Amino acid sequence: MIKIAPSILSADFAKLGAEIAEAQSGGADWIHVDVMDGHFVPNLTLGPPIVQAIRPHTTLPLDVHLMIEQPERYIADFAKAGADYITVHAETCQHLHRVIHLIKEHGVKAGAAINPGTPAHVLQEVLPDLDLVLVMTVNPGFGGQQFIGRTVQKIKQLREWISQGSRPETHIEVDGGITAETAPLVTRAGADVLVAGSAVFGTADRAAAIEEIRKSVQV
Ligand SMILES: O=C(CO)[C@@H](O)[C@H](O)COP(=O)(O)O
Ligand SMILES: [Fe+2]
Repeated sequence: MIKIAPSILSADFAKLGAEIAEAQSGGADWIHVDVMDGHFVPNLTLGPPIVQAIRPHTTLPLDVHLMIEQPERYIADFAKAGADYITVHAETCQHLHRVIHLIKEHGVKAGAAINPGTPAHVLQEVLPDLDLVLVMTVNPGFGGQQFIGRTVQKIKQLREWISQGSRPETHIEVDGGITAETAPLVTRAGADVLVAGSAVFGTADRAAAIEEIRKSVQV
């Protein structure tokens, strides 16, 4: 089952509750929350108080994507705010295994992300510990960028390792430039969670946008 996770980065921040409710009634499976610190990525977004504020507006899992340096400093706060998944970037963790287990100790599902320029093998040793692998299909920092096609090979490689390992249910999420055109490329390679920001919140009819992506990946 393919899951669609609209990214609120492209939503209207002045009415986030309503935007999220619309995504849920329009058929979204998860809500993706992009956290940026202005250091790891050249943009600033939001923190735990916003996650806490949006929590009552949806029953869907909140999928928190941390694009921040030293993410271990904020795991407890995001867990307390109501995150269901917390994903950290491998590039930001000196002790990736330790941070993954810190997330789990807080009762939250753990994800690890890699940038387009980071090879898949960086995650190989921690795959048995992960609930989710996030393959960035653009360089993190902004919505509305163009999908980088070379990432597809990396998704294939990770899906192969995951399906041969002890935890075949681990999700592969893709993030960046996902549309009805690019979605089939990544699902064929083994991705099962599709983040879509501008493709969903950049259109007036969110339900139609989600349906269009879902249809594009139906075999
Ligand atoms: O993490 C990020 C960007 O760094 C994303 O989650 C974006 O929000 C995706 O936006 P689109 O490429 O789908 O517009
Ligand atoms: Fe994201």
